[in-house]
Amino acid sequence: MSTPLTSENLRLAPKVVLHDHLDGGLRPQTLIDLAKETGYDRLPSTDAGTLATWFRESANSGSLERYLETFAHTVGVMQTRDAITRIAAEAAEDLAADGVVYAEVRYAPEQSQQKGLGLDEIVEATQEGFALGASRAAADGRTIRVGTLLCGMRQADRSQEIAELAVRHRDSGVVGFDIAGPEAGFPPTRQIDTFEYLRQENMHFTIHAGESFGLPSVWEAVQRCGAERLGHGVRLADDVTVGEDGSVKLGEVASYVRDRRIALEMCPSSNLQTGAAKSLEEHPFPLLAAERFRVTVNTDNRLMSDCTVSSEFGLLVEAFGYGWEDVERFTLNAAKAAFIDYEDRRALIDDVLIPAYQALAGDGS
Ligand SMILES: O=c1[nH]cnc2c1ncn2[C@@H]1O[C@H](CO)[C@@H](O)[C@H]1O
Ligand SMILES: [Zn+2]
Repeated sequence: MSTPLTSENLRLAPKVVLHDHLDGGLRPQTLIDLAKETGYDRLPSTDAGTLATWFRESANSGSLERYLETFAHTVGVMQTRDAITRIAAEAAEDLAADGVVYAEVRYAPEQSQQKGLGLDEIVEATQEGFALGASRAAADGRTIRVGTLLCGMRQADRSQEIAELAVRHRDSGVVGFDIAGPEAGFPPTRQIDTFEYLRQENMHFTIHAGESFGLPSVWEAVQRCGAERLGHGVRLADDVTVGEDGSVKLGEVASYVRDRRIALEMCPSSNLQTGAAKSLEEHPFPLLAAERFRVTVNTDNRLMSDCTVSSEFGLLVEAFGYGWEDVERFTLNAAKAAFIDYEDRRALIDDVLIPAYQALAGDGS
C-alpha cells in the first residue's frame, strides 16, 4: 500500500533543496526582533502577520528588480554576528522541520558589511548558525546537513573577492559559488575571470540564469562561464519546441543542458512572482520534467513566496498530478546535483532517500 500523497506526508518525506536564499527565508517575527535589537527602523510593519503579507505582496510584482527590492529589509538586519547566527540557525531548523535532509543555502556576504563586519567573520557567523540549527534539529530527532553557497552580486564588482572567500572556507561548509541579483544588463560573462578562477580551484558553482533574461543568458552561463547547474533556467524552454502533434524538438542549448545533466534549480512560486512564468499552468516545469531534464524543486525565498520545499512540491503535485515516483525522481535529481563529495551523495541517495521513497510508494510490502 502506498502512503497517501498529502501535504503532511510530503512534509515528512526526505527532501533535498539546492536553491534557498538565507536572506529570503527569515521568520517574520525574527526580522521584527532583530530590527529592534539592531536599530533598523525602516521595516514596513512591526506586526508579524502584516509583515509576512507585505513581503508576499510586494514580491508579487511581476518584475525581478522590484522583487529584489524587498531584500533591503532582510539584509538590513543581517549586519551583526549574532543576528546572522540566529537567522542561519533558524533556517536550518525550519528546513529540517519541513523534512529537508540536505540543503544548500546561499547568501551574499558582501551585503552584510554595512556596520563593518569582515567577510570571513560573516561566513563564520553563518556556519556557526547552521551548526547550531542542525544540532537543535537533531535534538528534536531530525537530521539535516547544510552546505552553503556564497553569492557575488551581479551588479557589484566583488565576485572575485567572494569567490576567493568561498575557496578559503571550502573545508568549513562552503560548497560552492553563485551570482545573484538583477539579470538583465548584467550577463554572467561580466565575471568570466572569476568563473575561470573557480574552475582552476576545482570549486563548484551554479549561476542564476534564464530567469528574467532569455536563452542567451543560459548559453553564456553554461558555455562561456561553465555553470554546473542553473538557477531557475526557465527560459531554456524557449529552446524546446512542441509541435501540434505533441512532438518535442530540442534546440542545441537545451540538448546540451539535458545531455550534460546540468541541473535546473526550479522555484515555481518565485517564478510566478517575478513574472518568469505567467501562471503555474504555463510554467515549463512539466515539459522539462517529461523530457527528462535534471529538474529539481526549490524554494528560492521562503519569506517572499510564503512557501516551503514541501509546499512547492504540493503545488506541482496538485497542478500536474505527480505521484511519489515523481517526487522521488526530482529529489534524487537534486541529490545527484548537490555540490558535495560523490561518496556523500551516494550515501544520501542509497541510505536515506531510496529506502524512504520505497516505503512511501509501498514497494516490497
Ligand atoms: O530569484 C532570484 N534571482 C536573482 N537574485 C536573487 C533571487 N532571489 C534572491 N536574489 C538575490 O540574492 C541575494 C543573496 O541571497 C539576495 O539579497 C537577493 O538580492
Ligand atoms: Zn535565487
